[in-house]
Amino acid sequence: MLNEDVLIAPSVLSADFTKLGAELDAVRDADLVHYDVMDGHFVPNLSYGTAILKQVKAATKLPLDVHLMVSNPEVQVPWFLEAGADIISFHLEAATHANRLCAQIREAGAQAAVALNPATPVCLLDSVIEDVDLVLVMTVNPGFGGQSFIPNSVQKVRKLSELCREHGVSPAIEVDGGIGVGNARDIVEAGANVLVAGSSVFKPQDRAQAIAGLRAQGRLGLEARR
Ligand SMILES: O=C(CO)[C@H](O)[C@H](O)COP(=O)(O)O
Ligand SMILES: [Co+2]
Repeated sequence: MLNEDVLIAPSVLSADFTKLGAELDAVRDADLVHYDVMDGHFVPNLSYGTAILKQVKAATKLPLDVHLMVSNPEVQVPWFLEAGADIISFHLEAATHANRLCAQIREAGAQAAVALNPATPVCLLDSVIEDVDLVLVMTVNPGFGGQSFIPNSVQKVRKLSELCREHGVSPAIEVDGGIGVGNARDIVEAGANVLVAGSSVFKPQDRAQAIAGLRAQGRLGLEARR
């Protein structure tokens, strides 16, 4: 289950693409591979699409956590389902029929997730929170790796946890952007349990140690929450 422990999701956006296979092997102790799709329209940057995702899938045993930062996600969701995504996040700000899109993702056997930009309040999830397996809270404005964590995200995750309690649901809560050992404990204590980490995993020489450090801090946060 996605919501039972602290899960670490290295973002391959920060990997060295000239040796992607070795990079994926170096993060094999993680729980998910986070795959950022940027369309140059919803966010001011371009990344990669389904062709690379298929190569990533062939090179790792970890589940693929696809983060769609695209306008009109209704068009692209079927492409990424077909390419083998295990979790698909689309942005609430970009979706016209969020509940329908969640149902479509689940019917295909994947887990459905909604992502929120930093300026989007959690109350907008009220009508969709019972239809998702995971909520992705952006803790930077999306579009680039290596940005600084926005501190009020901790309070936002707390509010989201309250909203989930009110609805009697417990989707996984994923945080994405500027996550490292300095903030992992606090954000998990607030209610997050999936930690996306690009720079903080792929910048250090020892990726396994970086993952273990994040996991240890996250578990301290989980203990403090209980
Ligand atoms: O969605 C994203 C950017 O839009 C990335 O997942 C995120 O930025 C991860 O990189 P870092 O940990 O370096 O911030
Ligand atoms: Co992401």
